[in-house]
Amino acid sequence: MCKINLSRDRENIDKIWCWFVMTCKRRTSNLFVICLLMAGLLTISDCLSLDEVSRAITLDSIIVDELKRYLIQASDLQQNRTNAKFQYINRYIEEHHDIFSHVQQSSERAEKTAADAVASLMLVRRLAVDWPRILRMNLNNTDSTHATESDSRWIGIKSSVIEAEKNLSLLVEEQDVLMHSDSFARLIEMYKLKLGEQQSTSSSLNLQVKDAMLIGSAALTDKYYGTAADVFYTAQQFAENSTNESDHPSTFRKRSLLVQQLKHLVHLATSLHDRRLSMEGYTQQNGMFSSPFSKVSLKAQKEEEEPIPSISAFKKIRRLTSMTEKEDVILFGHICRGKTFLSEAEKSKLTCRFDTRGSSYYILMPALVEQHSLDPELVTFHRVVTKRQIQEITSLGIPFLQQAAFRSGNIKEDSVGSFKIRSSYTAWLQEDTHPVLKNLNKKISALTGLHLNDNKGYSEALQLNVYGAGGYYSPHVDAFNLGDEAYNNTDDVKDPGEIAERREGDRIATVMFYMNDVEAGGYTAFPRIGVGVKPTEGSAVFWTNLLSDGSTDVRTLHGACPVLKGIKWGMY
Ligand SMILES: O=C(O)CCC(=O)C(=O)O
Ligand SMILES: [Fe+2]
Repeated sequence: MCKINLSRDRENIDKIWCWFVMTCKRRTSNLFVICLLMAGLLTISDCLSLDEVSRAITLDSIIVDELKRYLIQASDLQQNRTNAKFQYINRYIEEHHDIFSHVQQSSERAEKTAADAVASLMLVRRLAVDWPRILRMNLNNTDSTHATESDSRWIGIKSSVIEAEKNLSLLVEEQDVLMHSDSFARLIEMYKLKLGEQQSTSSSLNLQVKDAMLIGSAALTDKYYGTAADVFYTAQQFAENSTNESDHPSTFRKRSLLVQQLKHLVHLATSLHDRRLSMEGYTQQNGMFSSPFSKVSLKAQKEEEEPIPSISAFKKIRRLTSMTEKEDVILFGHICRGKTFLSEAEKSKLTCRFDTRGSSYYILMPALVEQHSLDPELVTFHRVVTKRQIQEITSLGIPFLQQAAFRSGNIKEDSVGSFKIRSSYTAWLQEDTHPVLKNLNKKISALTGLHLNDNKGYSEALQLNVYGAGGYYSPHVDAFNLGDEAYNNTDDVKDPGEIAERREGDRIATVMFYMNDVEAGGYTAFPRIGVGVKPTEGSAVFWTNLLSDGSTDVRTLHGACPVLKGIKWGMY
């Protein structure tokens, strides 16, 4: 066997737990954020692409430079240095350095930020919440003697930033914050991240209480009530610890108010949790703890080991012709967290060996083929794309990356609907646009025995797919169901192009290349087969979506586990 060491990855996840630890800091009261979280029912749309992250960092750096310039110019307003507004500006500047100072190369900043869920959330929160708040401040109201002169300086700073925003054609909005908070809540939920239990390492970024408020409210919106209670409670503890009576009275008042608000939120989340538990019973799904908080404390419940279905229970589930969505989701979660559901007998039949795949192409250099499942067949071809090919393909695709769409029959979701199902960026690459793509298709044909040609419609064009931290794809099948009314009933459609488009994405088989190693998370998980495939640079995973009678093989249900740390580059 080519050993895929799941336990090693488990360790990786543990390390990331430490990394995620929240040491929420002082200076956190933010009424605006609270309003925002109360509006948490707002629908969520787009997330930032790599290119947008890069422009957002540029904008943030410009804002920081302008603010520094302002503080120097306004140094005559010395007494204002202790003013809460000036402190807020100083904190904005400091936080920029906290986030970016460990990345030396500015060219690497966008990737490093997109690969880090904390940094991405902070970046969008800064641009969509903190900066507009600074803009609304009347910085001179404590110093009327300098008001006019300093006003004009401040207006100059504002207009430089607005100009920069225009040049960068970038608008980071509250919706982006909600989207990133939502991804973060899913990460906590999926990987059972234990917030606030360990001290953060010196290299980690510390989430602030205001970030925790955003994440907690996203968890509430997604009905991850246990997670929401946990996040709010952790934030409450940090806020309490950073409130003391020696503070300036107004600061003390604000912090005490914040603690009260967090207590209300904890109460709200725990009540919703207990109510749902009494109505639906314990399902292991969606941020639920097994006992009501009114009886067993959050701390005690977090210390309990999560029950994992036994392999025999899993096999029983699998034998049923259709697993319920709930079972799929529960198993998907377990597999994302590194569990497999194969018995020793099943494992012993799986091989990892060099194979020509019956093709002359591979006679001299057979492919290394690892089996994950025999029926349905699920295999990984190792080392099938070289570093150079990967570089060529990614640089071809990057300029065309767009938010991924989601299609099912005649339902084509817009970006708002798609986001909850799939959050990644894709670019289509036609094989005749570059020899590297043609070669890759030849390789796929040799490995799979399938005929590929996107010009003749034998196959789809290749699709480059990029997930940042938090990016995922919920469980789905890659073939449409032949009995699906929405798919078959095309009477209402006049345009033959629309019929073809409706059927786009209906795949006989799937070959998916992993273009890099992902730091943590990002497995492709198959809840009905009981295994997850770990992305490894240069390998490709392959399975067939149809049974011999042409119907969809629902056992191939699969999804992309959220990326916990890093960026996942894939292609299919
Ligand atoms: O990225 C992955 O691991 C899965 C992607 C996938 O299933 C798809 O795009 O259809
Ligand atoms: Fe898929």
